[in-house]
Amino acid sequence: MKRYQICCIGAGYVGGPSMSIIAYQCPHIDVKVVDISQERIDSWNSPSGDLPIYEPGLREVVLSVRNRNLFFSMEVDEAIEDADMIFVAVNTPTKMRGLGAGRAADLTRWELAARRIAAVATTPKIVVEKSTVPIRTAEAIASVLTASGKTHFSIVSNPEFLAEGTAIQDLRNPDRVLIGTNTEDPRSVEAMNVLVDIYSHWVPRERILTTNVWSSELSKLVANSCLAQRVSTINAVSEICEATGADIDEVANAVGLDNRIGVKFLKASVGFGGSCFQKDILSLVYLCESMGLQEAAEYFYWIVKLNDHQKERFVSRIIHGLFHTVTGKRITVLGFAFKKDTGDTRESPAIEVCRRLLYEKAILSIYDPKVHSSQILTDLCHSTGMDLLELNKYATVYADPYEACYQSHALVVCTEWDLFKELDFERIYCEMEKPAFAFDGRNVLPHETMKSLGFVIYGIGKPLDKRLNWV
Ligand SMILES: NC(=O)c1ccc[n+]([C@@H]2O[C@H](COP(=O)([O-])OP(=O)(O)OC[C@H]3O[C@@H](n4cnc5c(N)ncnc54)[C@H](O)[C@@H]3O)[C@@H](O)[C@H]2O)c1
Ligand SMILES: O=c1ccn([C@@H]2O[C@H](COP(=O)(O)OP(=O)(O)O[C@H]3O[C@H](CO)[C@@H](O)[C@H](O)[C@H]3O)[C@@H](O)[C@H]2O)c(=O)[nH]1
Repeated sequence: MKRYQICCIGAGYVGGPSMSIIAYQCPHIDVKVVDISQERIDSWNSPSGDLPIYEPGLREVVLSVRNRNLFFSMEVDEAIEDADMIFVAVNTPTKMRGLGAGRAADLTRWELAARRIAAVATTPKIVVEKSTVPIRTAEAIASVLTASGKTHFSIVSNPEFLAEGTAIQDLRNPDRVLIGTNTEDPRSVEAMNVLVDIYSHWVPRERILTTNVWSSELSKLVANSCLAQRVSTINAVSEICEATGADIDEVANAVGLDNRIGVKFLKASVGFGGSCFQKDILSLVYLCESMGLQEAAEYFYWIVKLNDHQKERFVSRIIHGLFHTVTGKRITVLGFAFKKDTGDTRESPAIEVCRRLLYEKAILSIYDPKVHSSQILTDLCHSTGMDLLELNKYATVYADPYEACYQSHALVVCTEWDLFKELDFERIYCEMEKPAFAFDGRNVLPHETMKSLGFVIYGIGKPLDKRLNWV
């Protein structure tokens, strides 16, 4: 009997891990993940298991199923033709030019993938919308797919809720799986049930939600906006704390212990990053604006504005704290990823912090345990407009945190890596310029111990050390 065939277009942070888990949980299904990037596919197939993304637990899962029922390939057409079900997990970044620039999602890659499916498919397919897309994309895609009239396509929306750093855990034990389709069309409902059956192999049935397709598409944007809104709220409160002497962690705990509010996602920071939050909020803002819902658009837009303000505020604290100038001073940036346990730097607050410090002519020493130095330098070239030769005069990436801290004027924490808590701060203090400053954008350093060693410390939303207050 022919085995059920799944293809996924897009072997990125979503396509790779989510398909690995389907292959792992469903040995009776063959899963082929395809991409147009040779580099990515080679890396997924790397014999040493040096995968293109770092995600705890991912390597073990991939190595256990790769070439058993999980395959990575560049043969997009062949995979489409063989598949019964096609997931589309291509990137949908914010549009950078033209109509809707800076707000709307750029659906170019989605449409190209759909046109490829339409051109190649000769047998009926279930097409699963895995990428995050604006509401009514499924409808637009359906018209691209069905235009040729060659075969039948059933479109199902199945947004992904995994968070980077915990992707494997999230995929194996999701809070919910959301599947939306045109509930008035029996063939779409049939397709939805096929997908429900697949997830039922490891997800309890009550956690698999089925809705109409618009609810599904909109829920994804709203979920990210709600999460980001909590971060912007607590970050706005952190500014109040610094002005009043309240302590942000005490406030977050007292507020979060109310069951209705909850303690999660109330950690004040230098600002949220990642490829999703800002893009998805802006997509929602664009949607609201397009429908003339100005107040709703402004409400959501403020989440992003507050986030920009938080990054700006953090950099200002550093500059003011260091006696109003960082020119020529060596500053150590600890962490470059947008959060711990990932090597992803997309929209990382570290990029903006570094850009601003470089603009002020600081000399940066950067350390991150998982981000490749080439990625850091590429990000900084893009954000500053400097070429590599110029950038190398002002920024160095170190593989060792102690070397990065050597003779530094200030430590600046941008990512909450656990290992930063365990550093030998006595050694670091001895080897730094004095006064030795630490600006903790994640409140992860051992502040009390460091103060006793002589550090002048700034923590987000923490009572302000008078020695930092030069304004
Ligand atoms: N990263 C996350 O944590 C996350 C979580 C949930 C949802 N999402 C959403 O999932 C989607 C994918 O995100 P990602 O982070 O995996 O992106 P990504 O950039 O890591 O991966 C996308 C991949 O698609 C490939 N691709 C683009 N166009 C293609 C085409 N026409 N044919 C074949 N391959 C093509 C790219 O080469 C790339 O490897 C986005 O819509 C995102 O918003 C992301
Ligand atoms: O209390 C908090 C929680 C998060 N963050 C920051 O917020 C950003 C996003 O964090 P997180 O949501 O954990 O990671 P993502 O991988 O961006 O995941 C989000 O975006 C994904 C893509 O859409 C969704 O699938 C996930 O459900 C959603 O959590 C990071 O910079 C975090 O450091 C904080 O500053 N404080």
